[in-house]
Amino acid sequence: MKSNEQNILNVRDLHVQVRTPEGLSTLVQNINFEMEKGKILGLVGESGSGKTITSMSILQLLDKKRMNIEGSITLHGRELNGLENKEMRKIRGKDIAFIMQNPMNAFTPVFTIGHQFVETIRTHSSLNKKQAKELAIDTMQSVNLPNPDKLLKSYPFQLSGGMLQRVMIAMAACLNPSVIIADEPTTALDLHNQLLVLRLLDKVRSRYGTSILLISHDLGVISEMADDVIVMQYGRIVESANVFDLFDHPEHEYTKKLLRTRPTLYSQKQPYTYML
Ligand SMILES: Nc1ncnc2c1ncn2[C@@H]1O[C@H](COP(=O)(O)OP(=O)(O)OP(=O)(O)O)[C@@H](O)[C@H]1O
Repeated sequence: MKSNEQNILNVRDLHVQVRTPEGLSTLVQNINFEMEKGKILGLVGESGSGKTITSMSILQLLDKKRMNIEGSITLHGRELNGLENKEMRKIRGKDIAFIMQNPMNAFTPVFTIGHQFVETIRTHSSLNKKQAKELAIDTMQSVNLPNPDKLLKSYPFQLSGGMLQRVMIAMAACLNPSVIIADEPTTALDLHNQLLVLRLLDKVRSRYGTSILLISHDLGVISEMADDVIVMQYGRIVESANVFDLFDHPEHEYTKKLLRTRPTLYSQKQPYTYML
């Protein structure tokens, strides 16, 4: 992957270890990559390969009492590794947004979507309630969410998982973060909702120029969405390449194995592709 001034986020020599009664155990090592403006970087690898540890390192959400996080993680040139919690809280949600697998966990059941949307905006901006609500509605409209007014009045349990995930993405996008980390954002959804969520992420990328780190074990999703891909195995990056090169000419044995054993999306009776 090339390095240029479009790089928004740089990860250099990331090495994470956890303290165990037997001593230090390495979870990820020699992790190097960069995220470019308006590009989607796919992160693939089987369970336990270190994808979540890598993204939690970027967000500085690992338990520092139990873990050593070495290396450099810079956002627009600013070092994040070791930044005080207070500073990191300002960055999370505003400059780096996080979208998790199960959107239900991201919302509090007792408050309306609107309340939570507006409070999120107000935490990271100086907007008043009315302005925050307007921004929420504008963002929902700009990413084609239907009936924003009605959505804002709903409680989380009144919306489907797919719709909640789309609201979550609108919430993430509304403060125009430089980076969105989406950890398996479609895994819990049916095919129809997967498609809507992926379309929305792509829209956010193109409309706001957001860099997206898309973590997925689904190579169908990665092949449709990502510009570049990194493949992890046993806590290391074993291959990184442009998406076309990776799928057409995989070099590492593990990548070849992943491609051979990928789910048979394309062999279903009605070939399904994520047409964005
Ligand atoms: N809080 C933790 N404490 C100790 N070890 C951990 C912790 N979280 C993850 N690990 C270990 O770190 C390694 C990498 O895990 P990680 O969750 O990053 O994998 P992953 O690729 O995200 O897997 P999955 O796709 O299942 O989420 C694994 O060996 C895992 O057991």
